[in-house]
Amino acid sequence: MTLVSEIRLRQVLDSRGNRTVEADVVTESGGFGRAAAPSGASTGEYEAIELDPSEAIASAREHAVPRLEGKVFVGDQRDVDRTLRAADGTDDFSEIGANSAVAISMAASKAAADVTGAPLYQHLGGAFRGEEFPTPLGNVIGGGEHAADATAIQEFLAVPVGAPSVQDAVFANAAVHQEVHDLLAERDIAAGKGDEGAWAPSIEDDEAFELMAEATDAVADEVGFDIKFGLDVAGAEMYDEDDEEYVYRETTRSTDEQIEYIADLVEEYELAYVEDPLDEDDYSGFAELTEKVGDRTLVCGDDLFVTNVERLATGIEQGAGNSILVKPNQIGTLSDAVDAVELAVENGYEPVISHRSGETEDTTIAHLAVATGAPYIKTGAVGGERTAKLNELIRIEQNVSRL
Ligand SMILES: C=C(OP(=O)(O)O)C(=O)O
Ligand SMILES: [Mg+2]
Repeated sequence: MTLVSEIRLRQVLDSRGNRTVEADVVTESGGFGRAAAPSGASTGEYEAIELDPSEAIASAREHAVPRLEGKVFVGDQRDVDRTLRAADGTDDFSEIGANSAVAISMAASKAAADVTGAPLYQHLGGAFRGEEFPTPLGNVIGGGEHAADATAIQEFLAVPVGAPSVQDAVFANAAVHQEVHDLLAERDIAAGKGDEGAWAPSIEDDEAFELMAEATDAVADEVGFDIKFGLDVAGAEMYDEDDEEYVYRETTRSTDEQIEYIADLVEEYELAYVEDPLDEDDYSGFAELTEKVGDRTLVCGDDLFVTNVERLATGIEQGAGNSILVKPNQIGTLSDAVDAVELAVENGYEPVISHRSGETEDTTIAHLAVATGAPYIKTGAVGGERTAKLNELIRIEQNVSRL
């Protein structure tokens, strides 16, 4: 057992060019781990609190670092994370910031893996982990809060359900991204990229559905396995609470109409995945939609559950959704994120480990997905901060399979 000997915190840049918190954890035996906090744009109302990075660092230095250095064993992740919570003293990390907390939590896990010489997924998941790999959900067209004047639905995601390996799946998603580019060019539609590297054309969602269907079919024919697609509607971002309606580019929908609309889309396009189809407070709307289409598709709660076991427990009770998005920075520590995965799995909910729209080159979530045996990971399709995770998954797969 080796103690945390030093924690260094600094500000670095994320993929949007915003400052974020990076942590180095050093151990008495010379182990080293480094991790950086990601950051959301379409953040849920019930997420743990991200502070301005300089405030988060100052507060963590004052409250958390003295409780960890020389006092906590780095390999005891639960104790590291409990200590972060105790140092913070609030329910939502509003004292030291979820950005400081998650950076330290993840960096400690890497330092512990370094000490043992085990890969991070094995340190987190146990010696017998590493047999199962997640299917990557690849964001190829998007808008919402991630790009101005693009689709109303935030993300159109390729889902390579038939891929024989992670590597094939990652390459397939990149090929769908490229195919969408070619289809847009054929139609003379200009498109820049959104925050996660997805194409962000100024088109109606209807057209994006057509493009996704065509692109996934074309690439599926090429690669010889099934590729479906799915959505992150980010319903909370389009819900107008005063008028109680969902606001699209050209139209609005009541909650009943929204449920009907999404259910019809699941039928028409055989969607494999629908995230946040409804507002973050609408457990009953989620339950109604899950009742309708939950046997055919994943109905995933992101802003609804915010990686929080209490909110997930409420959802389980009501039959809201059948899947949960797991973002460590939404809740603040790796222990909390793993608790959410475990509660989900015990209750038949499929966990999807996820990046944020603001990311760094950190690869912790790739290891977390393998460590927990999560069936899915959402971490983009292209772009350096996205491929950092995707390429890490390919490396893990190669290591494990001795390819
Ligand atoms: C990754 C997402 O975006 P953000 O990080 O902006 O919340 C999401 O909504 O699932
Ligand atoms: Mg989401």
